[in-house]
Amino acid sequence: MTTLLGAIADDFTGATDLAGLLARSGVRVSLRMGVPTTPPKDTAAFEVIALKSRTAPVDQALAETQAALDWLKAAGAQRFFWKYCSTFDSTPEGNIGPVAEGLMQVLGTDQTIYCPAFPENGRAIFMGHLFVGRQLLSDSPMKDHPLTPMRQSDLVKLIEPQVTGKVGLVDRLCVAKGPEAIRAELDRLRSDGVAHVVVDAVENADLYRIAEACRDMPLMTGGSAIAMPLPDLYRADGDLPEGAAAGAPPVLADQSIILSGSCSAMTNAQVAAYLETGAAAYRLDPLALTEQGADPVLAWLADQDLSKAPLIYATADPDSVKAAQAKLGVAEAGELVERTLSACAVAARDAGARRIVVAGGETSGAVTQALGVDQLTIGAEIAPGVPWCFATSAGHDIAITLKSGNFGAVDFFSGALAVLEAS
Ligand SMILES: Nc1ncnc2c1ncn2[C@@H]1O[C@H](COP(=O)(O)OP(=O)(O)OP(=O)(O)O)[C@@H](O)[C@H]1O
Ligand SMILES: O=C(O)[C@@H](O)C(=O)CO
Repeated sequence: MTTLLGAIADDFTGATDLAGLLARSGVRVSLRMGVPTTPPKDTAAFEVIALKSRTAPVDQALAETQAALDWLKAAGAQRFFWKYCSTFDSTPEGNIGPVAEGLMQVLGTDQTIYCPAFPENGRAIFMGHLFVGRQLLSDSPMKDHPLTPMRQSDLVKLIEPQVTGKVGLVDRLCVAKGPEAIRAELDRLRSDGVAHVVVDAVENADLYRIAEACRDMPLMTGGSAIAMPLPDLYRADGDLPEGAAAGAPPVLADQSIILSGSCSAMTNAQVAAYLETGAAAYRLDPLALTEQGADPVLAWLADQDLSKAPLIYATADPDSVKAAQAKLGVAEAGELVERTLSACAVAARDAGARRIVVAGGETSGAVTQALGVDQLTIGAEIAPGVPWCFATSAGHDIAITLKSGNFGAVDFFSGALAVLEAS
C-alpha cells in the first residue's frame, strides 16, 4: 500500500509512542527499527522509522534521517513527520533543529511547526514554554538528565541556537480560535520569513485544531500527540485508502517475561508495585555481573514458570546507579546491563516466552536488536504512548512492548499483560 505519512523518530521507545498514537484511529501502522536495508515492500499507509539519533553527533543524525527520508519517499510518502521527545531532549547543537532544517531543505519547504505537547502525559506548551506537569521543563527532573539536561523551558530560545532560520510562536490565544486563525498566523509569520514555528498546546483539543491547520504541510515536527489526529483527518479528507485498517492481533501463548533496565523514578515505582504482587523476580547487580557474568540469572530463568511472567530487573535508585557507575564507568555499567537483559530476552524466547515487556529506551534498543526484531505492527495501547507491538523473532510470532522510562501507571507491568489478555 502506498504510504501516506512517513515518520522518523529519534529513539525506539519514542517511535512506538508515535506509532501507538497513530494506531488509536484503527489504521495499520508499521514500525521499522532502523532504516530498512531493502526497498519498500508491503508498506502500510503509516510508516514509522525508529532511529537512535537523539544524542548522536549532528552529522550522523542528519545522514541517518536523510536515509530514512529516502526510504519513506520510495514508499510513496508525500507528507512527513519528525518525532522527538515530549520533553524536547536535545543539546545546544541539536539534534532537533538541525534535523528539522535538513528535512525542510530536502523537501523544499520554507516552514514547519514544533509541538512537543503531550497533554495525556502532562506535557503542555503555553506562551512557548514547555511544562512537565505543573513544573516548567527547566524545574522538572529533566534539568538533571545525564545526556540532555534541559535548563531552558522557552522553546523559541531552545530552537534558535539549533537552526539558521528565524523562529516564531503561534500562542495559545491564537490556537484557541481554531484552524483558520492558526493558518492565518502561520502565513503572517511566513511573510516575515519565520521558518520554525513553535505552537502552543495545553489540551488535546488544541492538538486537533493545530493538526487540522497543518495536516497538508510537507513536514510537521513534534512529540507523538500532535500526530494523533492525522489519520482521522486524512480519512475525513478521503485520502485514506481501502485496506488501511489494522488486522486482528495474532493469538499468542501466555508465557511472558518482563525485563527492566530503566532507572527512572516511574520505573522504580512500577518494579516495586510488581514485586508486591509476589511475582518471581531477579535483581541484576552490575557489580556482581562483572564477577559472575550472566550465568546465574540465566540458570534462574531456566527454572521459572513463564506463564507467571517473571521479572528480571536492573532498575535501581539513583544512589545505587551512581555507585555502580563510579566503579564501572557510565557506559560500561549500562552496556553490561543491556547485554545481560538481551541475553535473558533471547533465552526466554527460546524457552517459549511470546509476550515480552521491556522498560527503558536504551534497553529496548538492545533487546529488540538481540531478538532480531526489525519490523513491528502496532496493537492495543497499554498506557498513553505505550502500545503492544507484534513482530517475529527467530520465526516465532511475539508481542513486545517498549516502555519509555517515564511512561505508564504504577501497575504498568500487570496492566500490560492484562491488556493482551483482553485484546
Ligand atoms: N543498576 C544500574 N546501574 C547502572 N546502570 C544501569 C543500572 N540499571 C540499568 N542501567 C542502565 O541505565 C540505562 C537506562 O537507560 P534506558 O534508556 O534503558 O532507560 P530510561 O532512560 O529510563 O528510559 P527512556 O530513555 O525511555 O527515558 C541503560 O543503559 C541501563 O543498562
Ligand atoms: O515523547 C516522549 O516523551 C517519548 O516518546 C520519548 O521520546 C521517550 O524517549
